[in-house]
This record gives sequence, C-alpha cells and structure tokens, in this order.
Amino acid sequence: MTFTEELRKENEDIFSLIFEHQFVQGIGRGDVSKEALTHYVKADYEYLNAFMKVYGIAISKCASREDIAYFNQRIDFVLNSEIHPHNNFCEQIGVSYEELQGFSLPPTADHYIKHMLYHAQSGTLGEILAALLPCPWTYFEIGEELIKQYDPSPEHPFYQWISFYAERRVEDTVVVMCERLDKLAEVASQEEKTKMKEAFRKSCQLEWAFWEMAFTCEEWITKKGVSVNEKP
Ligand SMILES: Cc1ncc(C[n+]2csc(CCO)c2C)c(N)n1
Repeated sequence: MTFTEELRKENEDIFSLIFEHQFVQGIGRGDVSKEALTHYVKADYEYLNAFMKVYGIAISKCASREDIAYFNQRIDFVLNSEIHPHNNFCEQIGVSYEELQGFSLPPTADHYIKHMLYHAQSGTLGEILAALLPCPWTYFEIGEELIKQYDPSPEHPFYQWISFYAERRVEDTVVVMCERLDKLAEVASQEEKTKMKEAFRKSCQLEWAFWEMAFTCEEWITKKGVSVNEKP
C-alpha cells in the first residue's frame, strides 16, 4: 500500500462523515439556505487566498524549477478556476461575488488556515503537501459521491459546483499531489511521516468542521478585535 493509500484508509471515518454532512447532502438535494451559502463563500474566498499563500511558502522550499512550476500552476488553478464553484453559489444566493469578499474569518476557518500556515512555516515540503491534500481530495470525492447519489441534471441548482469538483482536472490534482507526497514519504524519516499523518488527519477534521461552520453560520462570540476591516 502506498503512503497516500494508507492515509486515505486511516481517514475513512472522516471522509464518510463529510459525505453525510447536512451541507454536503443539501448541495446534492439542491437545497441549502442562502445564509449558509453566504457564510461559506465569505469564508472560502479568504480561505483560498490563504491556500495560495501556503503554495507560495512551499515554493520558497523547492529545490528544483520543476517543483516551482508545479506550485505556480496550482496557484493559477485556485486563482482562475476555483471562482466557478463560488459563482454558482453566488447565483443561487442572488448576490455578486464581490459583495462577499473581504470579510474576516469565523473561528473554524481561522483555525484551518493557521493550521496550514503552521505546517508551511515549520514543516518540510512533504508535511505541507500532507496538510494541503485533504482539500482537493475530499472535494473530488464529494463531487463523485453527489453524482452517484443524486445524478444531477444541468437544471440542478448546484450542477456546476458538483460537476466542477467531480471533473478530471480536480481528480488529476489529487493524483499528482498523491504521487508527489508518496515520493517524499519514501525518503522521509519515521518522525516526518508521523508529522505528515497528523497534518493530513487534522486537515480532514477541519474540512468537516468547515462545512459545519458554514451550516451553523458560526461566528466569534464578539466580533470586536477579530475583523480585518474593523474601523478604529
Ligand atoms: C474549505 C475548502 N476546502 C477545499 C476546497 C477545494 N479546493 C480549494 S483549493 C483546491 C485546488 C487545490 O490545488 C480545491 C480543490 C475549498 N474550496 N474550500
């Protein structure tokens, strides 16, 4: 079994909980509240900004041009393609994408980006990839699961979102990231592999928690002092 096959197996429990989550099932049924969709897009826009910065830190740790090109291409994908699923949600809410940008992160999203940034700052390239991998992997499998369970037609309100994540391009992202992580794991010490496993599992946990955060419209107990756009 490869290292990433092992990771997938060890985290089957969380993957299943993600597929069953009410927000995810709501996407499949075509029935998610506008409040939850809004909360999701506001947080996810900032989450993706942080995700690209993590790729940037990964670039600073690359030893070859080929690796730099890989992360550069990943940034391009987030910047130019991940906007499509967000636009699908915005159309369903009935707001422009711009209106949902620039908000401070609720506690769980804040936790998730700091978890990734921690591994980016203090870890090896393998540890960074392990922290990032659950992001495309869980979404690709959510896309696949929802197609299997609901077989959405183009008229389905979240058809674009579901097909975007179930597409070959996201599957390829997962396959290539797994191949890269497997190569790094082959030469990693036991201690490093333990760190990779912990980073991966926590990111899986935080993927579930991100859906829950959006579904419950999670907020800080008081917004004072946590807003990036706070007026003095
Ligand atoms: C919380 C959260 N987790 C995962 C994704 C999906 N996603 C984000 S970046 C990326 C491509 C990785 O190179 C993918 C598939 C999301 N939008 N929000």
